[in-house]
Amino acid sequence: MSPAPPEVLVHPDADVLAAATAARLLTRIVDLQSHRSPVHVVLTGGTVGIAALRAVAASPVRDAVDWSGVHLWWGDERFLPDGDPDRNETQARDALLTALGPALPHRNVHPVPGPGADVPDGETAARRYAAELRAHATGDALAPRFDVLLLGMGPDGHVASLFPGRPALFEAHALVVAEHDSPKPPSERVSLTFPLVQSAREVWVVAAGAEKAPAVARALAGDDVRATPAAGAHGTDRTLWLLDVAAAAALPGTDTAAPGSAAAEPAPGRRPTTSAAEATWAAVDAYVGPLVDEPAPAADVRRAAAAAGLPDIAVSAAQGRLLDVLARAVGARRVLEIGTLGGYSTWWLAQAVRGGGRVVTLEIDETHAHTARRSLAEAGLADRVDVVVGPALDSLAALTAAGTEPFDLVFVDADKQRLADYMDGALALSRPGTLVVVDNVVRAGGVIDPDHPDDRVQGVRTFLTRAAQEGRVTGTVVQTVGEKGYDGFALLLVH
Ligand SMILES: O=C1O[C@H](COP(=O)(O)O)[C@@H](O)[C@H](O)[C@H]1O
Repeated sequence: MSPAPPEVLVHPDADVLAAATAARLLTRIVDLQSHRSPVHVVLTGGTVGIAALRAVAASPVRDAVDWSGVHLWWGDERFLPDGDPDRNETQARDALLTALGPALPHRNVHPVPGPGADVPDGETAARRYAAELRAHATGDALAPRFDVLLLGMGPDGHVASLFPGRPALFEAHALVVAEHDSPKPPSERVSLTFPLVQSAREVWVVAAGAEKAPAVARALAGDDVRATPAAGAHGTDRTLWLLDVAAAAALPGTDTAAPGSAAAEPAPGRRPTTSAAEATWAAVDAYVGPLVDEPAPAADVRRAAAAAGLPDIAVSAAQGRLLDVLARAVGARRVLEIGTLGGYSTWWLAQAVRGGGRVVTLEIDETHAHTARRSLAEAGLADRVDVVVGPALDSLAALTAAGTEPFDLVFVDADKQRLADYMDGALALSRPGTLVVVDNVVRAGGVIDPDHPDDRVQGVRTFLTRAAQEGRVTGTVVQTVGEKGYDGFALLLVH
């Protein structure tokens, strides 16, 4: 069965994430029960997993579920005696199962056996659990087809009790295994294996907190499962990553680069975030593709940036075409770009400048600058572009001090924290009629939140406030959606 590509949904905080996961789970079960029964759900331990069960218990929608038609399983268990407070089962009972009472028949609950006289070790528990799974499978199957399999994820990227570097990761036959050396206590555990996890219709990975952010990013970047087991978490029909903002913070499109670098630019909501709406936006981008018609040299620049390992955070082809149209509309001969990255937007601007025109592009990262120079040279545009390496504010000051001729168009696509200062720098190098275009100023709507924890959002807010007060410009913000997510451009015309 082929894996379903990951979809990422980000919620404001861990509480909302737990509530939303509960709502989603209840809705899924109710939907499924409208056309078949039983429904098989695999529960997870862990912070968000248990909080979500508490939220299920608190939801009035729980009474819309026919719990007699729901079977509950566990993705992993700490191999501890029945009733031990550290067992995932005990925590699930406290959070939800007890509250459901007789509505959920005892026979529908399938805990992993704990140690006892007849279960001396994890291997025995694993064998017993495998037998229980088989007993509820249909036909020749070895286990039920799980409708929803929930997984928490540890900061090390473990899911269920599949830990980095451990042999259980490579189990190709057994559906359930024992783990004797878990790096997270207790060391004795029992876990479903990847072949079974990956046979589930829907796999939902739930994670909250900044300590999970690096592992989330690695998993979604397709890291080796030996290093980040969560990279192997996927279902056949759907793979959902349900995150809070902190856990999503290191996803592509988030800010890790130094000031003045285009690599600092993210757009929250960019791939691999694909809600249904975003999938439509991307499809529309593809549909209008023939109109945009990304020229072959532009595609070469884009590919060269990817091959050099640069982050996929340049403008889209449709946005590149917008820069092209704007540059031609204002008859730009001289263009200033703040944030070169691999030279993709630079290509669109450079091919648009009128005869004898120039693009001066500022980039803090020498490696990015090198890639951009090489690509632009291969595109035959080297003679029109100056790639200036250094912190953008220093470069802007140097250009101003040198009495540089004003620019006709300025495109700002660098670290958002300094946008207001970049605007000031751009205005010092402008003339009446100069158009200043600033990318990524909506940030998936985050810009409306005065208390947003992301300093890039705060940088955009400071910039927009200052732009509104700046007497030298008239401007607006154009909200955009598309393959790059939900964001927007500020357009400022210098008086
Ligand atoms: O030990 C476990 O940890 C993970 C993640 O837990 P969290 O508290 O960091 O969210 C959990 O998914 C797993 O079921 C559990 O046994």
